[in-house]
Amino acid sequence: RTSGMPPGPFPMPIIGNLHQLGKSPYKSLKAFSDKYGGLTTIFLGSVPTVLISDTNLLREIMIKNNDQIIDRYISDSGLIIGQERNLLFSKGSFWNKYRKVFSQGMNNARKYNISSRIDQQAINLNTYFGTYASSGQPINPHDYIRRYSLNGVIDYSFSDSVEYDSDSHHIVIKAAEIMEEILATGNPHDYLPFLKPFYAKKRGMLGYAVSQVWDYCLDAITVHRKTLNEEKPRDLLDLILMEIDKSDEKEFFDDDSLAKCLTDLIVAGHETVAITLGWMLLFLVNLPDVQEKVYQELVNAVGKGNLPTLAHRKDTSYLNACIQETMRIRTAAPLALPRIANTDIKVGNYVIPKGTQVMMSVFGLASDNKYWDEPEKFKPERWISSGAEGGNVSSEAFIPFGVGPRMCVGMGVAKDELYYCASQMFMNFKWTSVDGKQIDDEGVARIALEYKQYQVKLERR
Ligand code: HEM
Repeated sequence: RTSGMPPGPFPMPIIGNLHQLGKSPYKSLKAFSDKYGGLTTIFLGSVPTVLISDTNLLREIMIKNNDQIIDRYISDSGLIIGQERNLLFSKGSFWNKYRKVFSQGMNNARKYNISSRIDQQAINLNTYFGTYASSGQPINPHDYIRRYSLNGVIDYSFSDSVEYDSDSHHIVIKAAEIMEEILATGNPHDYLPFLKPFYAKKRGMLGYAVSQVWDYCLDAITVHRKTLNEEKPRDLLDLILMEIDKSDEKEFFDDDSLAKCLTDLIVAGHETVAITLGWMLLFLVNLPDVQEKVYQELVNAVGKGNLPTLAHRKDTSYLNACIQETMRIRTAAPLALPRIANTDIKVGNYVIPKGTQVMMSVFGLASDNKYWDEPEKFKPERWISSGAEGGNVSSEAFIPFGVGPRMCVGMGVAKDELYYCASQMFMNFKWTSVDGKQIDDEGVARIALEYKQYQVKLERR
């Protein structure tokens, strides 16, 4: 430990504190923060890591001085996924230039109403749920919700989608499953580099799966270039190609790197949205009164027989609150994505030395009773303003999408996907448990806290 670093548990040689993380790393990390404070040093193998779990420190380090901490810490798995030429795991001017065209593309997507593609995917999912409602059969919603979130991303980005009832082995589905499985089960070689040779097969599989998605994205780039009509952009890729085309630094961009950045949308946008929707359904089945209130609010705002749209969001503060509360209580990215200190960072009496991995304790902040009353309870009311307007409120301790200029670039897309899907699901159907009992809400710790798969019944409203 370099002198001046924040306090933390005593590390063992070689493994550091890895042995203390147990089955639920982010819960163990929260326990460390509870003991050592808002800045805690831990050693993940040989990697010194500082964990931030206090809102003031978060603001000071990640927002006020964000240029010191804007780069990603890139692990071995991160390197395999992006080869430092994607958005998720790149640094410096490469990241800056690609991030700009993606952000601009996503802003313009609003102007061209590209998110109507997501709306259509939510309609498709609900049509599919409708066949179950008519048959009276129970359903395990997991695969359908995942298909929706994949379709949401690939339709919005490339005008592509996969049928619900086809078992077509879309290359992206298989590759995304392999990537998510490998990333979710943890990779000790990320923190203990000498273990790499023992994980050669797993690393090879990850590399192969990612390269399949790169190829898929490269094909999409080729086809889009040939068919692009600037008057009528069809999707995000069209808008990104237009941004690159008008950039002063056009020569900087190449199709290979662009394909890697587009791959991120699938890697980062598929599982996160699906997990959030799966948890939300579970909590609302367990809390029928909350579900009923969501339904009544939707009927009042939208009118029975009409389709909810994003324009209704302002009139459905209780539904918005349920979405927020799901992201708080079962956050899809409990430690966000690690950053690296690119200079020595002084915070109070402590120093975070250059090269240190820095993590935001998204889960720790979201479950700290310093910030929340009964944090372990699902309480949508905490997100509703007590003022006459009754709109939604926010909290500095709620950072599911990270913070600062490096925060989730897909936040707007994710929020649209969640709203389209949740509003239709709860307006169209009443969801109940199969045996009248509560569904287990404990979850299984993987890269995020995932729900154990469950069955539900649904009837048409
Ligand atoms: C509930 C859904 C989601 C959650 C909770 C989530 C969370 C996050 C978090 C915590 C980060 C790291 C932010 C930071 O370092 O401050 C991130 C980065 C990122 N997310 Fe998301 N995300 C979600 C959905 C999506 C979607 C739908 C997309 C794509 C359409 C997406 C694309 C990305 C990308 C590309 C990055 C890397 C950004 C960069 O390094 O510049 N995410 N996300």
